[in-house]
Amino acid sequence: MKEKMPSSVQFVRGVGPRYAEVLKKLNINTVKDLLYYFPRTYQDRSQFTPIKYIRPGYEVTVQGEIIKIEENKIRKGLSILKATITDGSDVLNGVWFNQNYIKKQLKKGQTYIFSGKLNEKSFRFRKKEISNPVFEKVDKGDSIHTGRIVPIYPLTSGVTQKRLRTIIYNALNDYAHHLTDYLPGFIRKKYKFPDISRSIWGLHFPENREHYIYSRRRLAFEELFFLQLLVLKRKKGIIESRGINHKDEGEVIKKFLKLLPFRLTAAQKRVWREIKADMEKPTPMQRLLQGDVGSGKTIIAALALIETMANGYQGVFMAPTEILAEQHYLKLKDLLEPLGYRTALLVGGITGSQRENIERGIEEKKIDLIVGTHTLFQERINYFSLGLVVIDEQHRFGVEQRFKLEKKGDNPDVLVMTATPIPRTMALTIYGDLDLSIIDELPPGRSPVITTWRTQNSRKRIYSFVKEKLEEGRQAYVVCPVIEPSEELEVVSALEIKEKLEDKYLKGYNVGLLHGKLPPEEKKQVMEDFRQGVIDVLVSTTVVEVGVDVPNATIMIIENADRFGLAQLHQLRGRVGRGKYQSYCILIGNPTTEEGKRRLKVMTSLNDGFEIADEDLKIRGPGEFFGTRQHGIPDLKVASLIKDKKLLQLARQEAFNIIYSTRDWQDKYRNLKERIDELDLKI
Ligand SMILES: Nc1ncnc2c1ncn2[C@@H]1O[C@H](COP(=O)(O)OP(=O)(O)OP(=O)(O)O)[C@@H](O)[C@H]1O
Repeated sequence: MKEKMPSSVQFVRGVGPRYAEVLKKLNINTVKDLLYYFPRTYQDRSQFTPIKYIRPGYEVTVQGEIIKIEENKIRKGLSILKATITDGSDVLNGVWFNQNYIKKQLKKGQTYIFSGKLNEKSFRFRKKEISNPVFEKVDKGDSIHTGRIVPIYPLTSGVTQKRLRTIIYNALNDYAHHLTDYLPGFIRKKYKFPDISRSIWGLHFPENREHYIYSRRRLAFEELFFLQLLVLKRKKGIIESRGINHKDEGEVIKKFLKLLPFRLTAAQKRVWREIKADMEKPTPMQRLLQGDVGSGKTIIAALALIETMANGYQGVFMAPTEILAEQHYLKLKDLLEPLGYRTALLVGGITGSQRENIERGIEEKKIDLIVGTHTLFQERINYFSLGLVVIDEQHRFGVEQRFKLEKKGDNPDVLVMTATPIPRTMALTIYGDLDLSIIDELPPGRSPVITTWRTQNSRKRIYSFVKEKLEEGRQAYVVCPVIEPSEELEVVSALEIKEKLEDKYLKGYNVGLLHGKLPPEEKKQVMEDFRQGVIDVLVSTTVVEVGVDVPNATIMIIENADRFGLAQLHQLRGRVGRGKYQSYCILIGNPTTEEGKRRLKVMTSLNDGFEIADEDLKIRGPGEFFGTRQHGIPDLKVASLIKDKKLLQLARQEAFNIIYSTRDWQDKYRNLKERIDELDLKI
C-alpha cells in the first residue's frame, strides 16, 4: 500500500510517462483528477448465468474452466483463436480474430469469467460463441472487468477501457484512503453519508446498487454544498461591506412615471419596490432581475438608474453586444433626457477625439449615464462616482467580468438583468450570490404569439400571409442561421433570402439586411430604418436575438429553425408580440434529428419562458444550457440539476447554517475552509 498521495498521475501504478500524456487529453493531470474521473455508465456483469441458459441478444457473464485452446490460421491475414470454457452445465467458446497475443493470457485448467453477447449466427447452428469477450482470470485478487458491476469510462485515443479501468483501480487501492474528507463529520452523520474513500470507491467500483446510490448521493451533495458555501460566503462578504446608501427620490420617480404612456404592471411595481429597498440600504445591492422576453425590464432599469442619478451618482448600463448597447442607449436616452440627465454611448466603434471627450466627461461627471459594452470596465475609464451598475444578459459576460466592473467604484449597487429564464435550481447554482426578483407578468393587452412549424415547401403560403400583414402596415423579421450561402451547410442564408424576397415573393416592399459583419454605422442605420418603418422586412442573422424592441413588427420567420437552441428560439420569438397587435412566429425547418423535432414541437406548444427553459434543460442537460461552458457556470461532475433538486435545497440549507449561524466556522472546519478557498480561485 502506498503511503502518501503523489501529485502527478504519472506515478500511479500502470501509468508512467506515456500514459500520463494520454491522460492529459482527458484533463487528468493529478492522482486526484484520476480519482474524480467518473464512469459515464456501468454494466452489470455481476450475475453469472449458467451457460446452459444463455441466449443471444443481450450481454451475459459466465464463469467456467478453460478446457481447450485452439489456434487456426485460416489463410494469410486471418487467424482465429478459440478458448472453450465449461461451468458443468454446457460449453461456450470465446473467439478472437487476429489477436493471437491473447493466447498468452489464457491457461487451460484455470477458471475465467467471460462477458459479452452470444453470436447469433453460431447459435442457430447450435453452437455457443462469444466474439471478443471481455475476460478475466479468477484468482485471489478482485475481479474488475467482469463478475461485478463494471464501470465504463469516457475514453480517448491511446487508452483502452480495460487499461484505464486498471489504472483507476490501482489509484483507488493505493491512494483513496489518503483523500481528505472535507465534509464536516456532523453532516456525514446527519445524512448517513459514507466517508469520502468509500464514496469514491462506490462511484467507480460499486459493490452493489446500494453502494452506488449512497456514494453518488454523498458526492452530489458535497459538490452542491461546496458551491453553495462559496456563493453564500461571497454574498456575506458583500453584505458586510459598506456600499452606497441611496436616499429615497420619490419626487423624481413620480415625475418619470407620469411621463410614461402606460402604467407599471403589478409585477413591475413589486420588483421596483424590492430593488429600491436594496438600493436604500447601506450594503451593496446584488440583485438578479429575471423577466421573460418583453416583460418590461428596461423601465425597471431606468427607475433604478434615476434613483442613483438623482442621488448624485453616475449610472452604468452594460449590454453584451454593440447593437444592443445602441438599442438600449436610444431607449434610455429617450426616457431619461427629458428629466435632465446627460447620457452617452461608449462602444468599441467610438474612437479618437469623440471617445476622449466621453472619457473625460465620465471622469469629470459631465455625463450621468453611460451605456456600453464590456469597454466600460477598461482600466483607463475612471468613473467620478459610480452608484449603480446594470448588466443586461449576465451569462454572456461571466462572473469575473461582473466583479471587475464592481471594483470600478466604491462597491456600487449591481442589478443583473436576464431575459433567459433560468430554472430555479440553475439560478441558485450560478447566481446563488444574488437576490432574485422576477417579473412574472406581461404588460396588459398582449396576446400570446401564435407559433407554427412549417416545412421548406410551404414558402408560397407563408409569404402570401406575410404580404397580407405588411398590407395592414405591420413589419416582419426573417432570421437565418448564416449570412452567405455555403457549400458545406445546406441552410438558407440571409443574402439568398433577401434576394428572393426582393425579386420574387415580396416585390415592391423594402427589404433590409442586418448582420454582425456590417460596419457599425450601417447597422445603426438599418435598425433605425426598421424602427421608423422605412424597412418593411428585416432579413437578419441572430444579431436581433435579444433586446431589439420594435412593437410594430408582428411576424418572426425563422429559417432552419431546427438548428437553433430552444433558449435562442424563444428569444427570437420574443422580438414580436411586443405591442397591441396579434403576432406570429413561423418556424421553417425540416429537422433530421429527434432532438430538432422535439425543440420545434416545444416551441409550438409552449409560450412561457420558464417552462421552455425547463424543457431545454431536460433535452440538453445543464452543461450546454447556455451554449458554451465558459460563462462562469460550474461544471458539475456528479450532481444533476434536474434530478437533484431536493439535494440542492438541503445543501443550500446546510451551507446557509454554516455561513450565517456558525461562529468562526473557518476555524472550526479548517478542511472545509481550505476546500472553499481552493474553489474560490477556480470559479
Ligand atoms: N407596464 C407596461 N405597460 C405597457 N407596455 C409596457 C409596460 N412596460 C413595458 N412596456 C413596453 O413593452 C415593451 C417591452 O419592454 P422592454 O423592452 O422593457 O422589455 P424587456 O423585458 O427588456 O424585453 P427583452 O428582454 O425582450 O428585451 C416595450 O415596448 C415597453 O415600452
